[in-house]
Amino acid sequence: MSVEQLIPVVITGPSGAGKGTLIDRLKKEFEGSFGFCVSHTTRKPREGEVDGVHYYFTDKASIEKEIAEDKFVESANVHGNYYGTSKKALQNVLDKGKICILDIDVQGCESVKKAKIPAKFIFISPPSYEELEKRLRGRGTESEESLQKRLTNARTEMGYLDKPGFFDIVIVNDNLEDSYTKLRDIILPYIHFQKSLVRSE
Ligand SMILES: Nc1ncnc2c1ncn2[C@@H]1O[C@H](COP(=O)(O)OP(=O)(O)OP(=O)(O)O)[C@@H](O)[C@H]1O
Repeated sequence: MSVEQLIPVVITGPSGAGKGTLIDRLKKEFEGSFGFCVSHTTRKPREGEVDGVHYYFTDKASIEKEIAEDKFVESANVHGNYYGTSKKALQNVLDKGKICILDIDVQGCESVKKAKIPAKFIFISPPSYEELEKRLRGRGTESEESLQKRLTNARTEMGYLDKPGFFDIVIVNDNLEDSYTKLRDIILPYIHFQKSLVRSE
């Protein structure tokens, strides 16, 4: 596969499917190639999360104003909280000659497609709903209410798998090592392209 421009790699899938886990591994292995596009959110920081690194933590009034001003590539109200990617955050990454990973939900994918931003769309699927629930419970980050919302939303998100051509690739995250190998193989051509940019500077 030949890659000719830096485009965002969009990673989506139900909450608890393992997106964050896989992205963290990519980030560790190819540290210099990625500029992580920092999303905005109105949810409260989890322990260890740093403002401006994991998310820009903001409030409802501020983000609603900026969305209305068309300053976001995508935004969605998920589980009662806003999440969004600002155009500035995306541009910051591209300006640095880095590959940008967008960890967003399926509605976010719709927005990126609507905005006609060229991107690679990767869906991370849990092997089953039972396993998804087990992972979410095992992570221990959600209240029972938030967990139930995530499981309900997972049904809608999995429904997008029926849309022909909506995603470029679907990875069923059963065995983590196998999933990581698949994801890595998909992303390697982008990494080679990114490295060639650095060499030609
Ligand atoms: N292949 C796997 N097998 C078993 N457990 C896994 C696997 N992948 C991820 N997990 C675990 O499942 C839980 C959910 O994973 P993770 O937090 O990466 O999901 P996520 O898709 O990023 O969720 P969110 O969208 O809520 O941030 C974590 O505790 C993680 O360690």
